Amino acid sequence: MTVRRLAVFDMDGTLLDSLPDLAESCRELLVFYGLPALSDTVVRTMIGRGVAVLVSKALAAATSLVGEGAPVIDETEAAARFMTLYTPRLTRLSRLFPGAEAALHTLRDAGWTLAVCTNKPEAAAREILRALEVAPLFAAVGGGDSFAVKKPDPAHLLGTIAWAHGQPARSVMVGDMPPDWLAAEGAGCPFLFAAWGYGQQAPEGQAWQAACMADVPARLETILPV
Ligand SMILES: O=C(O)COP(=O)(O)O
Ligand SMILES: [Mg+2]
Repeated sequence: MTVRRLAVFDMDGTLLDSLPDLAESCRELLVFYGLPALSDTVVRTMIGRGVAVLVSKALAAATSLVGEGAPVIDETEAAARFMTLYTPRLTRLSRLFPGAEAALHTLRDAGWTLAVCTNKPEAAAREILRALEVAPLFAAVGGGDSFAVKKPDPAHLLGTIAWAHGQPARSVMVGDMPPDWLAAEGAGCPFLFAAWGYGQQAPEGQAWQAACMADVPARLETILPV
């Protein structure tokens, strides 16, 4: 049996304001390699394509500040090291965006099935939902390592929709970054841009233009029929 309607949420920058813990873990990593720190504002733009991309971009940005004589770093090892730094602090400062939890309850009470599709590792995503006491709200959690591919590949979103017993045409993807929009487009699923997150909507006429956008989580219930 398939569910009537499914709302799939991206995690970082959509449900979760994870920037403080991600940025602090980045800075701890950079200290380890003797590299200069990066501000939250810089790290914010690097979130949304998974740990490997975040670490790679942070290393590149910090290394470019050093110039000649910067250390040569194994990025695979650095990504593993980042996870050992980030895992103990998944919810030290990270919180759901204001209004997000209430919006999730409203949608669920109105008959929406809810799911998470994040490029974060699945175990970390599940632990965050558990610690913030919202795990029972979600029928499925598709992480960045749950399938062979991750967003922007639509197979990540399609796999999450299948886990939640949904159908793409009766689902909506809510996200804050181009990988979310691209996955939704490839999956044949409407996209709702979370303008409170870490992304920026492209100027008029560019490809990544959400059909629909919400400025705050509370707006979801006025856009999605409840
Ligand atoms: O970049 C990440 O690790 C996760 O990002 P997402 O939850 O926005 O997909
Ligand atoms: Mg995101």
